[in-house]
Amino acid sequence: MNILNKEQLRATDQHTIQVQGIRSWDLMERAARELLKAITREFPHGEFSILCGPGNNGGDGLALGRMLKEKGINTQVFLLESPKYSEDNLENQKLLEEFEVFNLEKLPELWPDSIIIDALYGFGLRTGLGIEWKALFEKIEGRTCLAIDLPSGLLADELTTSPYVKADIVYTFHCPKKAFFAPEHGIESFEIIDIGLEKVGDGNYQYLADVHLLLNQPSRFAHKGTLGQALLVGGSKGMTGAIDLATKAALRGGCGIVKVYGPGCTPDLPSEALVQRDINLEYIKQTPTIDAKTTAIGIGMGMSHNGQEALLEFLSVLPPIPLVLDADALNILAKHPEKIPTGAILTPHPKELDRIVGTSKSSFERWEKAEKLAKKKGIYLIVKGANTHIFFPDGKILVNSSGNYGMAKGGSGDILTGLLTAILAQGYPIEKALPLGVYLHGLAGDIAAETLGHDAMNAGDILTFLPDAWKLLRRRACTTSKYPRRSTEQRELL
Ligand SMILES: NC(=O)C1=CN([C@@H]2O[C@H](COP(=O)(O)OP(=O)(O)OC[C@H]3O[C@@H](n4cnc5c(N)ncnc54)[C@H](OP(=O)(O)O)[C@@H]3O)[C@@H](O)[C@H]2O)[C@H](O)CC1
Ligand SMILES: [K+]
Repeated sequence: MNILNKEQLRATDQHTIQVQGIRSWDLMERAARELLKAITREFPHGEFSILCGPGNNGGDGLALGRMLKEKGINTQVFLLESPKYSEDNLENQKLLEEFEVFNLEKLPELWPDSIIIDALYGFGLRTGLGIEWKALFEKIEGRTCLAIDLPSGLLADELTTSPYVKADIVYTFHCPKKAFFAPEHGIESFEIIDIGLEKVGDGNYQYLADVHLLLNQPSRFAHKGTLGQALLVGGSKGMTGAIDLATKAALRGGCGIVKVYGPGCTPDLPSEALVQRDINLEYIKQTPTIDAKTTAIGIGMGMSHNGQEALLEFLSVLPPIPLVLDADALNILAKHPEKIPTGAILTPHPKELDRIVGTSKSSFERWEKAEKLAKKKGIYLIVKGANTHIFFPDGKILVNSSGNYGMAKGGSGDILTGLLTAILAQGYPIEKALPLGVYLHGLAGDIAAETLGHDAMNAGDILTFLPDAWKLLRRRACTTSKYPRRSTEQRELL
């Protein structure tokens, strides 16, 4: 799903109007109908106070107000006094029998228990709102508030430090807006409302959807030799848990063989993994041998800085196979950025990224720097967090749509590294392997949160639910495939 900026949204709007032979008013009507469905589904017993602005966002609010009233739902509608209203806004004013006009000196008299619907401004704001808006926004703060398209005052594509509405849910049209992914803005929940806009090509900036379409279907005749060999390198004295988690994740990642290279103190790992230990007890000192069958390598989980020389030596002799670099490998490379191999996949969290590119004042600045680094070095960057971002060397950016805050626990990242390495080892092209691995990891976390709760779940639970995540994705692929390849036995099990 393309993530569009406001200019692209306007263009999509116009294109849809032209191609579908409709008026912009029809689109607004469609938007309001879909909002009505979503809001009454979520709040079947609510009464509503709608605040409408002068543009089309306000027009959406007016149309929604009319539809709520037609359904017999208690609704009050307030319209901001303005010298200029948009055409569709005016048309909707005429269709609504009753509404009150307000201004920032004479604030609306809201019912005490109603749900606020914020339809003041959408993506049409030119600049942030002034402090004169604070009194109104404070008046609705603490009440249940639903924003239409964007919380009013929030700029769609940039950092907003001026006042904006704090909404509980944002019902956003067509696609999420860039501003929703910046932790600074605190957008806790958004729902995408499909209003049937026409797609205008594939953009460079996308929200992950339909990930099951990326799945390969291994042959019925596959064997461990054809499913790929992953090699994981990491661990040091006192930090052996990370390689353990990465190994277990790789073993649930679908590849034929998982090999591990660690220091002498590497603990016992699951017996399915082939473990090789360095002659040095505490950290990796030697360069692991890579046999020709190795198809992807993951490095860094729990490595200590003592392993610096071995890492740099290792990187200089690596064959051209997919390489995932995480954790300490990233910290070591932050001091030697010239040694970052072209084509490598780096999986930093924001702090690790900052060590490579310098600190940033905002998420927007950090995203820009990540984009530049990926292009300049010809590498792939997976910047972990809520809505993990994947930056490609050609400028493409993918934003993950799965995952939750329950996953924000130590060890989560090690699992991602193991999983990605295993997926890459199977021969998935990097362009598919990265979104697939990142999405599956988040999906397993979502199932863990659903089953165990966000608070109690830990990183190991992501592993526990990885099989369910794979099955869910395979099932989605089966239902969309014309000829699902399943035996009678498999079909019975589904
Ligand atoms: N394609 C879609 O997704 C659809 C979206 N719809 C809805 O339309 C809005 C966008 O509508 P638009 O009219 O373009 O913009 P807004 O309603 O957000 O705001 C426009 C008004 O705001 C005034 N404005 C601009 N900047 C400021 C400011 N800094 N302070 C105060 N007022 C400001 C602006 O005035 P101008 O002088 O610039 O004209 C307008 O009065 C979108 O978000 C959706 O909700 C459609 O309904 C369906 C299709
Ligand atoms: K709004």
